[in-house]
Amino acid sequence: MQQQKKPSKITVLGAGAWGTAVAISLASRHDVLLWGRNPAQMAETEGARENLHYLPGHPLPASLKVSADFEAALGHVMDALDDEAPLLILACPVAGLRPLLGQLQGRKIPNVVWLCKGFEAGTGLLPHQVVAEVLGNEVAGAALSGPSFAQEVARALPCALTVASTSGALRERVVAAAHGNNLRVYACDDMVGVEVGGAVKNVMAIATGTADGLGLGLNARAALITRGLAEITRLGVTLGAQPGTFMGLAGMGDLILTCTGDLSRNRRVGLALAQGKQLDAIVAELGHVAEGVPCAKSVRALARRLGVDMPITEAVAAVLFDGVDATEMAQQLLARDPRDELA
Ligand SMILES: NC(=O)C1=CN([C@@H]2O[C@H](COP(=O)(O)OP(=O)(O)OC[C@H]3O[C@@H](n4cnc5c(N)ncnc54)[C@H](O)[C@@H]3O)[C@@H](O)[C@H]2O)C=CC1
Ligand SMILES: O=C(CO)COP(=O)(O)O
Repeated sequence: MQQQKKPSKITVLGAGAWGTAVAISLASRHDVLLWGRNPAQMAETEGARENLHYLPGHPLPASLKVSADFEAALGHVMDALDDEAPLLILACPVAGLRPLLGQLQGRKIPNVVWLCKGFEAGTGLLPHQVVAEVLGNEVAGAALSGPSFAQEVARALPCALTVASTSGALRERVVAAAHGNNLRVYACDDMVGVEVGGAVKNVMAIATGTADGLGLGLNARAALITRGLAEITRLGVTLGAQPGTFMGLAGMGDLILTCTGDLSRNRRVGLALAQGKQLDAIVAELGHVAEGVPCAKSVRALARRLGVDMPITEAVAAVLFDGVDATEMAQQLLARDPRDELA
């Protein structure tokens, strides 16, 4: 696979922390437009040349275009449809994916790449399944995932990601466009594995944050990460993923980052739960819902339906939604019957 020399037209739809960081990173080599749905916020971002609300402290490069005009954002890539290979990057949370895709429905659009991590609430679908439901199978799609805190990518610190798509041409295209300048992009065809890894690691980060907040120690943290990986793998393989994917960047890589890195919003939810705070208060304090919260509910429902044993997810969901005390839940996890490690 070749690193691309020629700049591409790229539109990033969604101007939160991650969309802004990805746009900043790609703007050093491409013609990038960052679109956000809130006109006042985008005007503020343009005025300050910084996303003060979602990614403060990271100036936008001069070449990065900013807009709240959806037609202009699509026009940016549509103009390049015939002679270049533009990219449309969807950078909203999972909850926003279907509504955002709805705005693209029935339109001629280029290849889409999504960045969200989770299962859709209610349907229990993975992002690629939501994309297929709304856009059909004619538009090639890819999931870009892996261990990547927005704040570090915006600073151009080294980072490795995985792009997953069933289209080999799109995989090559995303690698060619994004690989470079301290960003290493690996490719694989296991969309289910990459998306399950990215989704469920957020639940494990809540668990690890809770254990750390309760002062249960580094041994407990390592145990949770390792048994969390076993749990993620069991669910993923049941859903058709390749087991090896969970040893990669979108599996173990992102799990380690999010469970141990204090930049993680999901880990911070766990730390707050350990202080006995209720979910409503935590959401108000953090200013948003970390993806692991709705994901814990979706994964618990899915695991029960499929008969997959996911005790850590059950524990996180019980603390989040059933009012169970975090200390009591940790004791219940430890009191489980012994089992074979690889079962
Ligand atoms: N922040 C990070 O370091 C990383 C985040 N991610 C994932 O990327 C996704 C987005 O995360 P963040 O940008 O951090 O979230 P954020 O909370 O910082 O921003 C979310 C943005 O999406 C927009 N949005 C929501 N619904 C929308 C809709 N229907 N149409 C258009 N825009 C919509 C919001 O207005 C907001 O600008 C999540 O799934 C997250 O797990 C992945 C890797 C790193
Ligand atoms: O997905 C992420 C890093 O890869 C970001 O994690 P948080 O949403 O927990 O901050």
